[in-house]
Amino acid sequence: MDKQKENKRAKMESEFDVKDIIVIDNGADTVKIGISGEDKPRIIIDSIGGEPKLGVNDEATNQKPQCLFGQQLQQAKIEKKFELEEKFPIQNGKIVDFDAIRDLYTYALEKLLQVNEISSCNLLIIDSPLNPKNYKHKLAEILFDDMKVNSVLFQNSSSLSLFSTGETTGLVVESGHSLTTCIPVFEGFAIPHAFQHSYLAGQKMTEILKEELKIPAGQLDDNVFKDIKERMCYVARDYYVDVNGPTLLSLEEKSYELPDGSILEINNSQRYKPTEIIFNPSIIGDDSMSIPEMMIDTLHRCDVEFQEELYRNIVLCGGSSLFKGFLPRIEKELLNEVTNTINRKDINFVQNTHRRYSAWIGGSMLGSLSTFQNLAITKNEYEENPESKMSIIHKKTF
Ligand SMILES: Nc1ncnc2c1ncn2[C@@H]1O[C@H](COP(=O)(O)OP(=O)(O)OP(=O)(O)O)[C@@H](O)[C@H]1O
Repeated sequence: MDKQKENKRAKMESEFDVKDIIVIDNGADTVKIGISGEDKPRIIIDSIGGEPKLGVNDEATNQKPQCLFGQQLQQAKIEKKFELEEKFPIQNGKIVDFDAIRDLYTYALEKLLQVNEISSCNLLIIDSPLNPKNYKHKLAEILFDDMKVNSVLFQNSSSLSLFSTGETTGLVVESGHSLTTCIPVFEGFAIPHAFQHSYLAGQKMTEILKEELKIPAGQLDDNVFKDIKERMCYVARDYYVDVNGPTLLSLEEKSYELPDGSILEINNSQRYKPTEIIFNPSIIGDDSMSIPEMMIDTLHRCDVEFQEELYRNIVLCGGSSLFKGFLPRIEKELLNEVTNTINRKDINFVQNTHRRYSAWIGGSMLGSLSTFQNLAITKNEYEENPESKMSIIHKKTF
């Protein structure tokens, strides 16, 4: 499948230069990894891992088994030598299992990127702007104390997604797998007091589609539901009209071929309800803000002068922004809400074709600038004074 192709490509292109910066974008669905200066990640690896369950003998030696990812995990599933426990090390924008992440990074760097020495690696780590600085301390321990990398720069995905468009000020609306965020960025810095977020995104949409399809549990792999969602679901322009009206799609457009060759015909509710949850969370009894509400709330928390600049550059990104109809719906709802002080002609949306990987691409651009050296925390700085490890992370994290 796609991932196998990516891994093959990574192997073919593995002339790795120690001066290169390795850009890693941590996501709940996939971790994207590649080399700065390149236009897309070389490796896109599922964030789901599998940890071999300990046998009695292993427990006696007290050795924690390595968590497997990517092809290693696929291979272990085929060989069935041991039972595997599924691991979800990244949830809601946060790493929740640092041991598993160390295993994922080590596997990706050594086996997929084929770096000679992890100790010579310079990393740019991208994560959610919602994560506090303290959280990075734990990640730094894994990177410097366990993996002994050479230098690390932490950056948030919103600033980098914006940077990927060539701008440094704008409103970044990012809808990925586990999180939808709305974050104003001013001259490269995310403005924390104005953030808004919800946990309604791609993962929840897949769950809703599953419920709507009413296919008996265990009959289809989760990846098939995800694929049906990505190909068949659209964002409605007007939910109740589109769900109740006649479908204008051809039979071919309504049909999805299941792995066993049978054809699934998608009805209007199955097509529009999963994505509707981010525009109207109350349809599933959720009291989160909708995307347009988050945008308005975020804008209102910013100074009026700054609001105008943000309206001029609204960047839509993340995997769940790829649904057909996403931009027209946001545009329609936002225009209904804006106050008279804002000239509608001054509202501008940016929706690049690369938007699934915008944060990684922004990281790739930043990593190829000479400023990386000044911004990154080096191993020496980190190790210089054990008491000041926390302060160097605070000083050099944005
Ligand atoms: N073409 C597509 N159409 C609609 N949804 C898509 C498409 N491609 C990917 N997705 C969905 O986007 C989500 C993954 O997006 P993304 O890679 O931005 O998330 P992530 O960074 O891994 O997770 P998070 O943002 O929660 O940290 C998944 O739910 C996936 O099903």
